[in-house]
Amino acid sequence: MSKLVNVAAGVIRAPDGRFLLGRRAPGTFYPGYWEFPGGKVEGGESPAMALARELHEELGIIVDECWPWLVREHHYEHARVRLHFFEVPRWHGEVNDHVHSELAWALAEESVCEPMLPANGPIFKALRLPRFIGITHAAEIGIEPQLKALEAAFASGLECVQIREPGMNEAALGRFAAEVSARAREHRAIVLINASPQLAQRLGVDGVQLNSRALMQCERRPNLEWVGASCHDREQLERAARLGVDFALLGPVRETTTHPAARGIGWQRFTELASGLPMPIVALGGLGVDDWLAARSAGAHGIAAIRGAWRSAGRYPR
Ligand SMILES: Nc1nc2c([nH]c(=O)n2[C@H]2C[C@H](O)[C@@H](COP(=O)(O)OP(=O)(O)OP(=O)(O)O)O2)c(=O)[nH]1
Repeated sequence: MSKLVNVAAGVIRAPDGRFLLGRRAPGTFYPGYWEFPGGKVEGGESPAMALARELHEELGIIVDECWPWLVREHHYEHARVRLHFFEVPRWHGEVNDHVHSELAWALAEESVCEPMLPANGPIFKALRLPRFIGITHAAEIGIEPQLKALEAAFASGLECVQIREPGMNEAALGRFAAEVSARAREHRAIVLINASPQLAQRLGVDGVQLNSRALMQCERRPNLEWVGASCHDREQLERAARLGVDFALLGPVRETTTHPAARGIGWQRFTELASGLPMPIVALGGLGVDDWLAARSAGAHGIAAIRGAWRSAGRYPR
């Protein structure tokens, strides 16, 4: 069994949303490959401490704020590496690199920095996942008001919608999904449907949000661009991770009127359940845009909401 090496790596953001990549220098392991700046966790350090030290030693910058994000394992020839990815939205100092042969500020939609280290492939997709997912409730507020709310939300920067209309028959759902997709296309927003992959395929939307029952029945990742899974406990989250879904929703963080029987798990429990997983975890349940900072500090990639999504005009986090 090869030894396990813990590594901390940072997604260091510039104000325009680009993040920093470094090209591994000649004479190192995998020379010429691109990586997120960081390095090995040393004895007595937490991964966050190691990240701050490495970014100071390698790049000369000081981390002002960093959030835990994903943890991915990869087997290289020389070792099994556990990569603790952090997002670094605030830092200061001049970037003055000491270790890479080249640096680049990249966008998740571009793949200009090739080749990437093999463990890093899914990271770009995770970085493309929007920070806020609006969930429809047209059955409750009416189809026209929902479409109007959706138009306003897209115009204000909402980038992902989940159609969740358990009471609608398939014909009505087909018509509603077509209306939602037409509006989403104008804004290049992602459309997911709850909860059947076959339905997502038939309706031609971008992906599916598996509910926990569909998740437990799924033998392999459905063949759709985006696959999310709704989870309530660690067992479901681990199954979602094994299935290779792109993200999971975890909640309810707070009690909600839509699910009055479910008690809120709170942010502390959210962090315990969500930590150490290889895909982004999105917090759900009684939340709105005002919870963004609390969600990020708890290790959430973003927030999903039903009611909270449609009263957020102009302030969706990115
Ligand atoms: N920094 C970083 N390392 C990564 C990424 N992806 C990935 O697979 N790795 C792997 C490559 C290496 O096996 C390990 C990092 O080791 P390293 O040798 O660069 O660490 P270090 O800076 O502490 O170097 P050293 O002075 O101890 O030699 O993690 C990534 O995005 N960033």
